[in-house]
Amino acid sequence: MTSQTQQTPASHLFEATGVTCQIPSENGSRTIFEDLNFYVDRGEIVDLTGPSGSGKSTLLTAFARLNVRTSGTFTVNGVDSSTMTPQQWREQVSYLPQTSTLMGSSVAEAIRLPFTFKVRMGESEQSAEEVLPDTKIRAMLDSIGCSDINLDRKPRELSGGQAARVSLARTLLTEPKVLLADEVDAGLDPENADLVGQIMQEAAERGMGIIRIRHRATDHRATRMYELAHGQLKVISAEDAEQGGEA
Ligand SMILES: Nc1ncnc2c1ncn2[C@@H]1O[C@H](COP(=O)(O)OP(=O)(O)OP(=O)(O)O)[C@@H](O)[C@H]1O
Repeated sequence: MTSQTQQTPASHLFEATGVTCQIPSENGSRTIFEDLNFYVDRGEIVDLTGPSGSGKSTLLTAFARLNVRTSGTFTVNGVDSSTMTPQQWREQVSYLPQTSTLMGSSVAEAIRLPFTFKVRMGESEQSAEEVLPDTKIRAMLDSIGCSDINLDRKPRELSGGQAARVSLARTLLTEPKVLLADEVDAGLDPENADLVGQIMQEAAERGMGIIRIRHRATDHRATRMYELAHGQLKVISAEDAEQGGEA
């Protein structure tokens, strides 16, 4: 008997095979990349760099099943994405853009929003406040070095660094298995960029697999690094990344 949750032994935490992106163009269609393969294991941070326009964000949104121009086979713990709804998939493979919109009248409300949606969809009999009380949000923020962020603050009044950390905290509280972080430290000062890096490192130490698009100089947190250029993924060393990074 087969089941949808049957796992392949020794599968990677996340695996993408044959990932292709075709964009409509004047001459028919343009291939951004074709037949790319990628994986991340539990506890890994894998960095993706490459020239502007090479397709890094497109690749990450393909992994999250957010990009209709892309195709490929995607698995989490050996379970194929085709056995899940896009929503179920994204609960496991979560895409975090550079700047997320924090909606709500307070930081607490903004962080609780994914849970509020779940309650509205009838996925929980408890209220969002019961599922994720203020005390849990406070503990999470404190544990990731965000004790400076008051739960009553209006999200629009947060600094860029604080907003980036709150967005990251919101995603971490949903406990995805894989985090796809798209330049979340871009535009932050070195101190805030380092805090964001530390938060992700701790999440990886708890078992999350993380793929980061980064333009900054390497922070030596990645277990592997790749460059995407001319439609090809190439493994690069920390030294290569240092030479190509913007500091
Ligand atoms: N929906 C779309 N329609 C048309 N072209 C698109 C679409 N999405 C991406 N592209 C094109 O695909 C290419 C890759 O874009 P993408 O944003 O993935 O690059 P990137 O490597 O993330 O760039 P950057 O580092 O500047 O963020 C670009 O040429 C872009 O213009």
